[in-house]
Amino acid sequence: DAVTEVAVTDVRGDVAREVAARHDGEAASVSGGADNAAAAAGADVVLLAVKPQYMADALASVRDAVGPDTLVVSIAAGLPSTFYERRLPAGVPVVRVMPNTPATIGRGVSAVSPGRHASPDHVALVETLLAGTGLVVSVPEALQSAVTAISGSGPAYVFAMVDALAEAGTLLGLPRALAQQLAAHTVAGSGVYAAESGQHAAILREAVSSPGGTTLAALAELDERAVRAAYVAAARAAARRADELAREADPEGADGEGHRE
Ligand SMILES: NC(=O)C1=CN([C@@H]2O[C@H](COP(=O)(O)OP(=O)(O)OC[C@H]3O[C@@H](n4cnc5c(N)ncnc54)[C@H](O)[C@@H]3O)[C@@H](O)[C@H]2O)C=CC1
Ligand SMILES: O=C(O)[C@@H]1CCC=N1
Repeated sequence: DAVTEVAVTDVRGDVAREVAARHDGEAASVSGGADNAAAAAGADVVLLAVKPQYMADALASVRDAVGPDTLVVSIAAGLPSTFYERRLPAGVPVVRVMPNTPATIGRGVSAVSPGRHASPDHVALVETLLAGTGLVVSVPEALQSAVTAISGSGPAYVFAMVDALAEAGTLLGLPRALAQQLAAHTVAGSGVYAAESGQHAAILREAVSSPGGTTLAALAELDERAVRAAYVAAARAAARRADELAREADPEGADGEGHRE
């Protein structure tokens, strides 16, 4: 069934009203305000998008407005589905999602994991709701911290790369705007090529690398600076941080969900 009504809330009611005004009438009627309980009462789906540190407060505010017929979806990093299940009435289905910001232009990646009361139909409903945001994959919940480290936080690594390449181009004498355009479009085109060609990234890299040419000269510098190892370390740090967020939000919980090495 199509979504006909969306209620957006934020403790800063003006922020929610501004978001609602921007989207009202696009595909559904959208209202904004600060009253979480009023928005959740009677809703089929409650989507939680506050930081992990504030999730216990947000759950307390909707607890009396939801029941086993309400599907609760959260995009918070780190927090296991048991965190929600223990704070909501018995039997409330919970689905975790890790999206990323290219969803804004329909090119995101979202990974979906059901909690213990969520059925395949609940997962299918979430997949339908997310379909317009890009690729949607299903993963066991234990992989969510790893997913967060790659696709959740990943856009920031890529934006940092675009920024660095644009700065390098400017240093080499390109006009700044042209350097930014070349960097962003190179990353965008290469990303789509890697995603859609069906070829391993190592093969695509090799095809750019003429023997004795410019690319191998550049890649040797990246290897010299251990850039590949730095990406591995960065992803590990993000996954560890996701697990830490869960512990910080719930010091007594010790649910044992999430990433393991
Ligand atoms: N930013 C990103 O790329 C991604 C973020 N996430 C997750 O999304 C969540 C939000 O992240 P951001 O948008 O970066 O944070 P943010 O701080 O920009 O937005 C969170 C909003 O929640 C509001 N808020 C706080 N407590 C509230 C409450 N009790 N009731 C109603 N509203 C409340 C705040 O006023 C704020 O506007 C986090 O859990 C994060 O882990 C997940 C994937 C990607
Ligand atoms: O930085 C964060 O904690 C959130 C989760 C994934 C992307 N942003």
